[in-house]
Amino acid sequence: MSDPTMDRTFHVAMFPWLAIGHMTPFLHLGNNLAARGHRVSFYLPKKALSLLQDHNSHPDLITFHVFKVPHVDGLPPGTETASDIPISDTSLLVAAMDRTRDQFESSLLETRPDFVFYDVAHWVPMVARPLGIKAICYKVVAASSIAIALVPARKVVPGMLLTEKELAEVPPGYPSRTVVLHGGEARSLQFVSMPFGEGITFYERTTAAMRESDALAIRTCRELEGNFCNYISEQYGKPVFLTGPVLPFPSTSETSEEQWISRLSQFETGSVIFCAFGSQYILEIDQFQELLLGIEATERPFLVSLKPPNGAASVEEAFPPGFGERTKGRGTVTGGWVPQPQILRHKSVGCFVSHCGFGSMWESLMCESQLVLVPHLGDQILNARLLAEELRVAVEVDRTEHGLFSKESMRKAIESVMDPDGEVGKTVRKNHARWRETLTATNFMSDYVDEFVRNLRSILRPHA
Ligand SMILES: O=c1ccn([C@@H]2O[C@H](COP(=O)(O)OP(=O)(O)O[C@H]3OC[C@@H](O)[C@H](O)[C@H]3O)[C@@H](O)[C@H]2O)c(=O)[nH]1
Repeated sequence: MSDPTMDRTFHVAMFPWLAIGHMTPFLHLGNNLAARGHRVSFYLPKKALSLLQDHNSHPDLITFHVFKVPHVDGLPPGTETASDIPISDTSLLVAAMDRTRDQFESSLLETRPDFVFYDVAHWVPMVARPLGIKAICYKVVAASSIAIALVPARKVVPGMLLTEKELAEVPPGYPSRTVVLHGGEARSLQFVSMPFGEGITFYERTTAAMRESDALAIRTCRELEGNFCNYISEQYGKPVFLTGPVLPFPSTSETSEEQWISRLSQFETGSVIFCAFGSQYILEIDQFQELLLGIEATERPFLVSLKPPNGAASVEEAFPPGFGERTKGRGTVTGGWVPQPQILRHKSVGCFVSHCGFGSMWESLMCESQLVLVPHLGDQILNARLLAEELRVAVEVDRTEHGLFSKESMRKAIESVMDPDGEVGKTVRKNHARWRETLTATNFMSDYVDEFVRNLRSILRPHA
C-alpha cells in the first residue's frame, strides 16, 4: 500500500535569527519549498518585513507573521535586527529574541505547521514537541565551521574561556587536515565560549539547538562538504539533511545595475579585477591602502567595492597619495553596494578578490573569474582553505603571522592566478572549471531541494 504522507504537501514555520544574512537564505529555501506546493509561515520582525517581502516569490503560499521584539536594557529603543546594532551588542539582541517565545508559541498553536525551522532559538524544539511539530535546526553557514567549533567532541566548559591551546586543537575525529585554522587565526573561535543571550554561551546555545532537533539541515552540498556533514551527523547521532546552496535565481531587471554593467563593458574580456568583501568586513586604513596599491600594481582595470576603512568617512578620503589620479579611467573604488552576482557574470571580469564569506564562496565557485582570497573571520578562513587547499580552485593571499598582507603579496596572488600559462594559473583554471561544471549543472540545485523534501517527508511518516 502506498504511503499517503509521501506525496502530500506540508506546512513549514520558519523562525530564523534576526539578521538579514540568516532570514534571506531561509526565505530562499521557503521559495523553493513553495515552488513545490508547500506552505510556509515566516516569522520576522516588522523592519525585516519591508526588506524581505519583495523576495517572496509565492505570496499565495508564503505568509509573513510579524512579531514584536521586546526591549532589553542596553539596546537602542526600537532594535529589531542585527543591522540596528554594533556586533558587540548581539548577545542583548539574542536575549530579546528569547523573550518572543510566548508570542511564537501562541502563534504555533494557531498555525499548527508540520515542521518548524530555526537556528539560534534553541528553545524551539521544547515549544514544538508538545504540539507534535517536527523541529528542524537549519544552519546557513558552512558545515566546516560547525564541525570545527560546535560539536560535542569539542569540550567547552560553561563559564570558562577556551585557552590558546584548546582553540588551536581540532576536535577528535575532525575530518580534514587542510580546512583548519593556523596559529593566531584560532583565536577567532573564542566567541564560542562567550555569552550569547542571558546566562548561556554561544556553544551551549548552538549545541542545544542541534541536539534537541528532530533533524539537522545544512545549506551545503555533499560534493563540497560531505565529510564535514557526516562528522556532524555522527557527533549528534542525527540525520543531516542537505538543501544544497539554495541560491536565488539571477535577476536581470534592476536598473541600478546598468551603470556598473556599461562601465565594465568598456574593458577587454577577462581583464577586470573585481574586489568586494561582503557586508561586514571593515579594513584598517593601512590594509585598505596596501590592497589598492597591490591592485594598482597589476596595471589591470579594476572595480573595488569596500566599506570605508576604520576612521575614514569615505573611501576617497583613505586613498593612498596620488592613487585617484594615477588610476583615473582604469579603475573605480566605491564605498556603496554593487550588484555582485551580476558583476561576476560579466565577461570583462577576470579576477575576483573576495573575503570568502559563505554567499561569496558559492558565487565565486560558480563564476568564470580567477579567485584570490583574503578571509577575515573564522568561517571565512575555513571557506578559503577549502577553496585554496582542498579544491585548489583559488589562491589565498600570503600574510604575516599577525594576519597582515602587503601590496606585493596582493599583486603576486593576482598575477599568479591571472597568468594562464603559469603552474598556479593552469591548476586553478582546470579545477575551477570542473567544480563550476558540477555546481551549475542543470537540476543540480533543484535535485538537492527535491531530496530535501523527500527527507522531510520521511520523518513525517507515522511510526509503525
Ligand atoms: O557590494 C556588494 C557586496 C556583497 N554583495 C552580496 O552580498 C552577499 C555577501 O554575503 P557573504 O556571505 O559573502 O558575506 P558577508 O560578509 O556579508 O556575510 C556574513 O555572513 C556569512 C559569513 O560567511 C560571513 O563570514 C559573514 O561576514 C553576497 O551574496 C554578495 O553577492 C553584493 O551584492 N554587493
